[in-house]
Amino acid sequence: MSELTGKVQTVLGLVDPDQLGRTMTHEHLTMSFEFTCFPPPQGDEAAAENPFQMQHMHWLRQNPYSCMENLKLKDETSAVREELLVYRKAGGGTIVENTTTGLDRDVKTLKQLAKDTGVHVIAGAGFYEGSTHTEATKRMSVEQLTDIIVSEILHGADGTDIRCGVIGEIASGWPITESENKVLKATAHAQAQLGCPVIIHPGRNRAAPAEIVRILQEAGGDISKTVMSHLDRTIFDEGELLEFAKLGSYLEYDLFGTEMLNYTFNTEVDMPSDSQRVKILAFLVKEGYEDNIVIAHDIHTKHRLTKYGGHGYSHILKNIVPKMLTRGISQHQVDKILIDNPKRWLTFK
Ligand SMILES: CC(=O)NCCS(=O)(=O)O
Repeated sequence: MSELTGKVQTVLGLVDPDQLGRTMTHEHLTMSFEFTCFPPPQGDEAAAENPFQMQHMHWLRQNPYSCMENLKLKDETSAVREELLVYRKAGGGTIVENTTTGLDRDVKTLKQLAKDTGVHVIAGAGFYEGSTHTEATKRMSVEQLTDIIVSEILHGADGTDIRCGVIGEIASGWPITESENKVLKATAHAQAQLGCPVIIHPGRNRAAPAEIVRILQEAGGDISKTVMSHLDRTIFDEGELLEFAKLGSYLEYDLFGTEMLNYTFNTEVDMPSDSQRVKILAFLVKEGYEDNIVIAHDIHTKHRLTKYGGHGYSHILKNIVPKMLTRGISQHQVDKILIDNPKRWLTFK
């Protein structure tokens, strides 16, 4: 038993789990994704230079990672503040902010946003994908990495006293690098010490989620308190999805609002539409996994903010929930997905 047991840790302190309400389990409110910038398709250089004019918005939705300006969500704090007020009005209570070391985490801004808007914000501890690990991080032992993660939860992140309430998103590519493997083991060790929630960003390969579960489990992690993110771009075959679901993690569909033909990170992938995502949720519910599903938008670029004609943080509450209700998912099951499952996951053991 610790002071964390039975509580959820937000950037403003510990709260009773019943206070969370509807929760998006995978969002970003401030971050930088500049290191992922891809060159624009040949001949499209001009569109990438004038991204936020109306005539370029369709191009931007199709090529979000080919415009440097679009990758600086950290410059949009005022717009994000407005969006959070709308989210609250739409019935939203909590946002899990998944920005970890490597994505320019800014816990002071998270705290201010939580104060200004009344939305509970939960910050993420740990490290993003290996390509963002510094040389110093790569040299660290599993024990040193564990100490950092534990300290971000018990004492505060990035030299502040603002504490994280979840480990993740812990990201790896494919294949998993040595440094990413150490971070995953450290995640499991920290989780075993603290009884805390973990959230994982798997590499863009259908074998990645199960391989990560194996690494975490062998290192003593608690899979029943772990969310596997981004399943919408990772596992497509229903049989494979059910095999993965049996491993017992939370199953996260978190790219709601993202519709694009060419997914730059893996051009083999056909990114599903929102209707297809709802269909997969209904399938998982029918198969008995209503206690394991969590959902979100994973907003991480500017063009998805309503300021720029995007869907914003309230899209699920305003548009996806009504669609779920017409596709065989009951209000009780929606409440499990948006309230009960996140609450159970986020509560410290
Ligand atoms: C912030 C982040 O990791 N975004 C990438 C999401 S995706 O599912 O790998 O496209």
